[in-house]
Amino acid sequence: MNQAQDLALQALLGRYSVGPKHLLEPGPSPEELELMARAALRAPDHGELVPWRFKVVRGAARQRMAELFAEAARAAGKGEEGAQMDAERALRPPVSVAIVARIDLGHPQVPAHEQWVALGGALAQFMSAAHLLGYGGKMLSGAKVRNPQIAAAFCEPGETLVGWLALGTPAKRPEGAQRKPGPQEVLQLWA
Ligand SMILES: Cc1cc2nc3c(=O)[nH]c(=O)nc-3n(C[C@H](O)[C@H](O)[C@H](O)COP(=O)(O)O)c2cc1C
Repeated sequence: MNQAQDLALQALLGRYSVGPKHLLEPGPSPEELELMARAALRAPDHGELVPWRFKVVRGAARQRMAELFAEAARAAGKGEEGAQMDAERALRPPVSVAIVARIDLGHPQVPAHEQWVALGGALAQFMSAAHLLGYGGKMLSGAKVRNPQIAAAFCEPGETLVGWLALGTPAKRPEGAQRKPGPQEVLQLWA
């Protein structure tokens, strides 16, 4: 392995999710988001269906998303304190990216599960590119993805709102609890 390969690999192995309370300004710029989208488009994707859209929420749009989150919290029976906490979830990250799936259930060659895999791959590539650019992020969902007003605000008919990727400059070194299995456990020799 040459030095450039080693550096790239070590950087990739150091990606951990960074929650919104540890994300500061600035978030990725429009040019950086475009680079991240290019990385997402390099994910494997049977039939090149690109069964996803990523919708960037930045600037004043965060306030509109906060209002939607607060309304959804009230509709779910949360009190005013709960509504304000949910609104905060929209306002805290410098940039949020809504992840929208557009799965073609009737596709003759590419079953739905392969399209979901393509979306997951795209999301991972997008997040890895953010990490390599020096940003932290965490994918979040929750019951509000199923709130009809929120879903309609992000999705066309037939699409599914997966959640939001919170993005910003990490206030702490990205690191995570070692809860996942080691490589020997997931990489098995088949005979
Ligand atoms: C589609 C999706 C939705 C998720 N939703 C949540 C969530 O609502 N709350 C949460 O704490 N983690 C959620 N996670 C998990 C975190 O984003 C993160 O991957 C997990 O905490 C593991 O951390 P790591 O990425 O550092 O390994 C979600 C992950 C995915 C892929």
